[in-house]
Amino acid sequence: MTGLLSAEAKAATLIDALPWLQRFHGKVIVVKYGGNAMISPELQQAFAEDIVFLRYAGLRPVVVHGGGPQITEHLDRLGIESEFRGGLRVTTPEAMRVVRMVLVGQVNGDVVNLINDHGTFAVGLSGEDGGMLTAERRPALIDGKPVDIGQVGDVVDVDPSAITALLDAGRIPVIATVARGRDGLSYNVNADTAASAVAVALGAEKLLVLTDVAGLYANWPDSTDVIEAIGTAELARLLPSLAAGMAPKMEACLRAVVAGVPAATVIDGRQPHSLLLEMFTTEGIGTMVYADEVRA
Ligand SMILES: Nc1ncnc2c1ncn2[C@@H]1O[C@H](COP(=O)(O)OP(=O)(O)O)[C@@H](O)[C@H]1O
Ligand SMILES: CC(=O)N[C@@H](CCC(=O)OP(=O)(O)O)C(=O)O
Repeated sequence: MTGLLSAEAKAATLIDALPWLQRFHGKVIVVKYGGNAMISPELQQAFAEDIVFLRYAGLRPVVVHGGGPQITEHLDRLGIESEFRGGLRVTTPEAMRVVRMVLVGQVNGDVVNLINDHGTFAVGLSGEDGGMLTAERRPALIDGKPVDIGQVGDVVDVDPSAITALLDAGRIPVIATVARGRDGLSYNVNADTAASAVAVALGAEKLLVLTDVAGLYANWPDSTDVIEAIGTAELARLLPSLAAGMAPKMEACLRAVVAGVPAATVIDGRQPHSLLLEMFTTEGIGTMVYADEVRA
């Protein structure tokens, strides 16, 4: 379509980005790349282009990736059934080995290569590297009651020094969300939860969550009404009623904003270049979570 734009319209599109380029220059942007957003080679290319674009535009992008569908596919092949409770995978010690193999051994390398095809900035890390992510066993909340779901962790500490060293060296850190517990076990951390903790620890300017829906639907499963923006108080009220998938995602956005990240936005990874549109256009897309006092 760009080919159809006049020279004037092309210049206007570029110049519209100027205030955003000024505002975000040198700022850390944490991008959560969900397994469900990695759906086609074209979309994967567009994602990698956007990330490298951010880097060349003077921002400091950090990628935290998921890989839920890829883990499920691998477990299926091994004849291990996947069960989710409250949006979190029930993780036996056997499943944990597969989670680590797929997230660290497969998806992380794939995302690194994807980005490096456009500029060799990406360096892969696991949350276990350099003591980056420390986790504690996290039960799922089912009807308000805690239920043990195995080696699933919540992040209780982030040591961002490995990430900042890479950023200072001009690199793009790409993080797989396996964490280490103080009990010496490895933990499976939901990637939204991990991205949120990383964004807080880095003092990020924005948390962007790429998924496979247009944002938070007001009347799920009806998909006509996407909530454009929601304050922390309203989101906290809504959270217990949210369905699996969206529950950990919106909880992660809420936590990030409450802890001082100025905005967290869930965007549609099925739309090519949704990342650039969200970052550099006035309209924005998806669902943005903001701090009530900021909006006021
Ligand atoms: N209110 C809602 N609005 C949008 N999607 C919802 C909602 N409630 C549940 N969902 C589900 O959450 C899914 C996104 O979560 P998930 O599958 O974990 O994605 P990802 O792999 O990107 O983390 C959507 O595809 C949708 O099926
Ligand atoms: C505890 C838990 O559920 N962990 C997730 C980790 C991967 C993930 O979050 O991937 P997406 O972002 O693609 O959903 C899982 O095992 O599927």
